Amino acid sequence: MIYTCTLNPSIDYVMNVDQFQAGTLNRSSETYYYPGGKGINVSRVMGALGTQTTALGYIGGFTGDFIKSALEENNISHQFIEIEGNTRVNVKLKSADETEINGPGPSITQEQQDRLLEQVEHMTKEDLLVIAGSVPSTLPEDFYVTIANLCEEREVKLIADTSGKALNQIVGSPLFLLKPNHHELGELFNTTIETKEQAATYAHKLVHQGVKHVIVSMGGEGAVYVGEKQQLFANVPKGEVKNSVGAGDSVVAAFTAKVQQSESIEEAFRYAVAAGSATAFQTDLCNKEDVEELVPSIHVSSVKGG
Ligand SMILES: Nc1ncnc2c1ncn2[C@@H]1O[C@H](COP(=O)(O)OP(=O)(O)OP(=O)(O)O)[C@@H](O)[C@H]1O
Ligand SMILES: O=P(O)(O)OC[C@@]1(O)O[C@H](CO)[C@@H](O)[C@@H]1O
Repeated sequence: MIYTCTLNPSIDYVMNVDQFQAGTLNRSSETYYYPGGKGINVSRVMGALGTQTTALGYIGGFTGDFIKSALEENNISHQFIEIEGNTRVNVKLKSADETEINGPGPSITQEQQDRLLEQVEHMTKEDLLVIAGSVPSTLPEDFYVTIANLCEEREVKLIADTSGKALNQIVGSPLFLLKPNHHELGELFNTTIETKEQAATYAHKLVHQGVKHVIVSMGGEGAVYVGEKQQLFANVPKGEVKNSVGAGDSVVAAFTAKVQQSESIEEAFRYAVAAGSATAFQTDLCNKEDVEELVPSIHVSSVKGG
């Protein structure tokens, strides 16, 4: 089974505002509500691509009920742990720029922490776990490391998509896939990454530290894949970016789905980049037809570095 774990899910409240101005009343022309949080996005995209997952994490209140029913409507199974507070609402403001305001999320008790770790303890080497998103402040800062240690003991394949301290801490654990964007990769090594060769060089260091597959997304500039045997670069297709929220999660979901279906790394990488762009080009996450339409416009070549 493929599990995704979202410690701090959200309803993503997308507001389109023409010419947003801070400090005054703005009126939104269009609004949308989506079930969000990085792991949940991975589950939704995998579902759209025909791969079943079970979503794990903490959920609560009327906002949590919205997320559960949205997943159920799409036949995505979940084993969330119910908590007292309301799952957060994250505001995604679309104007000339994209502005995001993410809430802190509700508190999680010690007993709820233990229950999630027990779920991981029941996983086996046939399972794959995607841990994605921020760690809420009421959980220990190194909660992902605790999960990673349990996965290592049980030989569960682990994928991480996080940033900041949580990303720093998880590096060093054996990971199946890590997908930093080039800013996050730069922060990890205290440097700035501007070119695909630099991205490949630093991704290579992660492979040396025990990550099997590294994808560095560089927004509209393309993406780099580095593994034990290959270093690849993919362009991204041209198009109007409508909502890039979840684009990175779509890359993780599509690559994982394709590798699980024993596609070649090159094809899985091409498909992953197509999924990222298909999401960026629409208000919600991508669907299968949109992804497949973009695949032929993505060219994969080898890249130096490392
Ligand atoms: N301007 C763009 N044109 C085409 N595709 C894009 C563009 N920006 C992003 N994408 C697609 O989205 C993927 C992920 O983008 P990005 O590098 O911004 O990751 P990210 O920062 O993790 O994303 P996010 O946090 O917004 O989900 C890219 O690999 C690409 O496929
Ligand atoms: O606050 P976090 O956990 O870092 O990120 C949460 C979030 O911004 O990430 C997803 C997009 O990747 C959104 O669905 C969600 O609102």
